[in-house]
Amino acid sequence: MSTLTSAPAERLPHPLVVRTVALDLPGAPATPAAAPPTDGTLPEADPTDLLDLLPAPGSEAADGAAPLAWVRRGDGLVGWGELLRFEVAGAERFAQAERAWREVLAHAVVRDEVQLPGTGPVAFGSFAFDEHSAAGGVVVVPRVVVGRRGGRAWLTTMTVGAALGPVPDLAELVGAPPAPASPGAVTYGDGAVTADGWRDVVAAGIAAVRDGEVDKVVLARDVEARTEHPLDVRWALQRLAHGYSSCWTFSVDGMLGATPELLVRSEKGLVTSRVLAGTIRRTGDDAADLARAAILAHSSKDLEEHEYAVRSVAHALEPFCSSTNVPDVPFVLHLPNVLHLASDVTGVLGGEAHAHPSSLALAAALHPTAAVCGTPTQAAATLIRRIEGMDRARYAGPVGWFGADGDGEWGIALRSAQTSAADPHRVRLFAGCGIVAASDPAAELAESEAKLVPMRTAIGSD
Ligand SMILES: C=C(O[C@@H]1C=C(C(=O)O)C=C[C@H]1O)C(=O)O
Repeated sequence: MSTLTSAPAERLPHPLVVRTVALDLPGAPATPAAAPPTDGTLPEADPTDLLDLLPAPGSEAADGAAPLAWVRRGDGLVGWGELLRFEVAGAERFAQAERAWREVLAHAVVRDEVQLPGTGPVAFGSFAFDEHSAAGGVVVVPRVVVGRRGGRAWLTTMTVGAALGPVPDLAELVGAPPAPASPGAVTYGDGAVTADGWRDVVAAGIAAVRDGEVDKVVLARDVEARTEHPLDVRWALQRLAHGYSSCWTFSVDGMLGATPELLVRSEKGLVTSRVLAGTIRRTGDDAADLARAAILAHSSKDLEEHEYAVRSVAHALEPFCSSTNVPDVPFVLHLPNVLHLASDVTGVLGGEAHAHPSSLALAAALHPTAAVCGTPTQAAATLIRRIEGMDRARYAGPVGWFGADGDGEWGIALRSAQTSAADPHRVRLFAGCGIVAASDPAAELAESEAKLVPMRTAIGSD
């Protein structure tokens, strides 16, 4: 592993050598000829097929680094082994990350036999919410990536060398990783602010809205978990992918979770963002939940919160797009723990393809959205720093991957937790809520508890 903070390519002894070959995974035939079933449906992949390939912590393949993952409904990418690592910081963290990746790519030797989004060179990244946070950001270039998309799968190996090596072989690279062991009993303690204290934080947020300092502010809290046995991140990822199949299950540098919110996907000039804001807890009773979905869809408080979030995304995308499409009304996204108001905003990038901004540049322009910061952005960010009482670190920051052409997918690191490199028993869980004038501190605390459920369940044993 090399840790570089600037001018990476100049310091690389040899170019990055990248090789992608087709793979035969369950439900993912290697040859496209065998792929399309007659009824037009794609073969079902188990949501954890890719995750099952991740090497165990402590194994040689894991290389001492946290697993890398970006998976939804069985498609996506997993990666392991840390070939290159770039640490970035401050307001320029996204630009620094992009520069580092471009410098590596400028000297790359690539043989890509599959040619799909996510094949060829791929880097994963995770970035702090706040430019002042010591958590900064990281870009990791793995040694091995396995991807799956719509019935096709591939294997990419990345090395730093002088020439293309032999055709990579998955069996040799993966072996048979042992299933992750349970983390055992989990005990919880307060995070930076106690639950009671957080009600006061929310009350201060509501007062600031009523005073006209902001229209909306998103306030978050953390809780500290201690696992009996060291947490094997693969354990949590498998449970998240099974339980939250409509979310993007991610893991980069110890930041893991299952986010329902896609900050931006950029693919061949088409940009998509899934905006969420406006939440109601589920009861566990389907009929009652349907009634709650109808209440949510008509709640003026939630529609107002949602409108701020959608407008902030559409506004941030407009300078890059020749056209954008903003749905008139949100749909209700049903997750196992909560219901959200959701809107998929799309856009077509303007200008020549070679001049398109990368997906990370788009993520940088979109971050922080009103869904995780508030409106107006600067006033909300200042208010968060003043009253929230914790460093969000990489929670609510962009997390995802990008490829050689800059296309990629970046989620907002929600329903998430940060593991500790120093103490494998320690996990910090996060959740936050949008606050408007009509918010109620006790209801927001309950909503934050509902949003902690995915990660609590993921690191639990039953
Ligand atoms: C901030 C979080 O969620 C955000 C806030 C929401 C809300 O307040 O309704 C909904 C989805 C997210 O945009 C979180 O999950 O931590």
